[in-house]
Amino acid sequence: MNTVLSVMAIDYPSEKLHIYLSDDAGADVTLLCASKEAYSLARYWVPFCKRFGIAVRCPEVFFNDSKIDQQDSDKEFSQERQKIKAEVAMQVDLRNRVGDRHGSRSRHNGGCGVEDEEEEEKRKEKEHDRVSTKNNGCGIIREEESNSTDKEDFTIPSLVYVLREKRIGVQHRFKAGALNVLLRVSGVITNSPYILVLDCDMYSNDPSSARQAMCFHLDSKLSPSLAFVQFPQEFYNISKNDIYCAELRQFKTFWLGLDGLRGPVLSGTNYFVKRCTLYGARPGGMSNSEEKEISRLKHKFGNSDKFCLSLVEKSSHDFDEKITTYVSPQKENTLTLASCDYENGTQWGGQIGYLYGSVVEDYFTGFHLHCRGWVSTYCFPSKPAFVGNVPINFNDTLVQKKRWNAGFLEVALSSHCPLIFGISKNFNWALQSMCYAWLAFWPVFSFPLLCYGIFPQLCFLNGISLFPELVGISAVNFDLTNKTADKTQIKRYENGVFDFEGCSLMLLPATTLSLLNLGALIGGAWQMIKFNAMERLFTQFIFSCFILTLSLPLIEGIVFRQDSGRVPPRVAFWSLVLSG
Ligand SMILES: O=c1ccn([C@@H]2O[C@H](COP(=O)(O)OP(=O)(O)O[C@H]3O[C@H](CO)[C@@H](O)[C@H](O)[C@H]3O)[C@@H](O)[C@H]2O)c(=O)[nH]1
Ligand SMILES: [Mn+2]
Repeated sequence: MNTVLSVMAIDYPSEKLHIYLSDDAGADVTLLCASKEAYSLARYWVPFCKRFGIAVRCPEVFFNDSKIDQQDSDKEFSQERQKIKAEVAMQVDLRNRVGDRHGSRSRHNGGCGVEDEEEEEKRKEKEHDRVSTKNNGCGIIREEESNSTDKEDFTIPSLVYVLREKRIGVQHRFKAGALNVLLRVSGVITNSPYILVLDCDMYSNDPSSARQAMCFHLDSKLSPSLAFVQFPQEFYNISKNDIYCAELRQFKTFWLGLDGLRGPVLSGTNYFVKRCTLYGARPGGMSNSEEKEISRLKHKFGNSDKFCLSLVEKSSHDFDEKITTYVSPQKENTLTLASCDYENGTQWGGQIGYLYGSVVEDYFTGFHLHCRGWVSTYCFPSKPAFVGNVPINFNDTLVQKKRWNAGFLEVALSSHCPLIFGISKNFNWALQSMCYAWLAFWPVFSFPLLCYGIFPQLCFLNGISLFPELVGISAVNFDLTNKTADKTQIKRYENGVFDFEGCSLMLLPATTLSLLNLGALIGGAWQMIKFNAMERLFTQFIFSCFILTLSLPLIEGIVFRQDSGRVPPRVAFWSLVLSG
């Protein structure tokens, strides 16, 4: 809700702004109803923000800001504020009730026995394969008639709820699949030339972001070759100690460097992309497709007349005109466009739209855009344009990092490896390929790190002197990261206490290495004293102590803790066996 409301309230002409909300095989109760509720709230929220020039247009953030509470000077303002606050409270209450019903099954009740985990796995599988049989397609929620009772006439943008079909046994291609459905459905309804992609765990923090992005997109020099404007990912819930290293620091370093070459990597969310670039267009044009013949287009883009027409028609800004044209066939049409079978035999995911070759669809698709000659640009304003939340327990962190690494490897080991694909003689181009390759091969760094985590310890334990020494412990599906957190979880995170609840065997390498190090440290130190080998082994002793400090939270989680956030006993057992 916060995501939707915050973008509905951005500063952009509302007749040119259309919000599409994607729901993977969702349940009508949770999402269509929720979006209707969100829309009715937007009727108050959007005019309120615009009238009073509210700086942060995410309701939750606005109402939790205690500073605003104190400066209630304007009577009209505070009255309006109270009115909306009550509405929001009602919504939150509703959401919690729906959330409780869904969430109560998904939480562990303390211990993490094998049975619990199996159940959880089964539940996840089920959830993953949630089937939508009939209701795919979309629902458009918009102002029936512009009932402008307001003097200032703050119309609200339309909200389109898109439900894509999922069927057991049919590949749904995760986020890339969802985005492709959105591209098609929005293509036949509004067909706007620029698209902002925003994850459901992000919200718009600066209402001027669209205008900022459009400064680049409309720049006559840059525009013909510009595919997308990327904003960084910034987060509101990072704790002081950031124990899971969740702040994506590369947005402050690497991305800035890339901006000096041919632009940053497409980063999944917070970017404004030119629609035609995703349809396989090459730099220079603005039309959606150079091909004009519908039959040929159908071969590439699938069997929808309406959609293929949207490729040759000039992009329209006029929503109302479109909606009257498409109002009756639209339902049927979007139903096909959002169905599982639509992409069969087409080029979606291969040459067109978001590409399916990797679970880091953003990186992979962006790479292809750059290879096709497009550039991107980075926009890093001091006021964060979009803010989101990070995983706040160990398991979610591992799940996310595993997915990214698996996705990068998928690209590195494919024929699209950046070291061979799209290489050019242009110097900047070659440098950028190297950057893409650096990311693609990032997972490989874990091997030397594993060696550093094992061999010095074993040598120390056996009294073998080793030099030079270095330090380090490292820690394919699109497994979603958790979007809800319970109070204990939040408390642990804020206090800097690691939360291992729900961790699978994925934690084994880290726990095993910590135990190995601990064992080696005790054994090695005993030998050092016994054989008086202080001088020879002292550096290794220090090294081992250093590793112990790094792995203290893990050791604590295995040995000392009894709460539900400790390392699951099953993982602890196996790491003990393995390190032994
Ligand atoms: O089958 C799927 C899977 C994911 N999503 C959406 O994808 C987004 C990102 O998912 P999330 O669980 O939040 O994953 P993160 O690890 O936080 O995502 C990061 O990594 C992804 C690539 O792996 C990028 O696409 C994201 O933008 C980036 O924030 C969310 O809005 C999801 O609703 C779908 O719509 N359908
Ligand atoms: Mn996320």
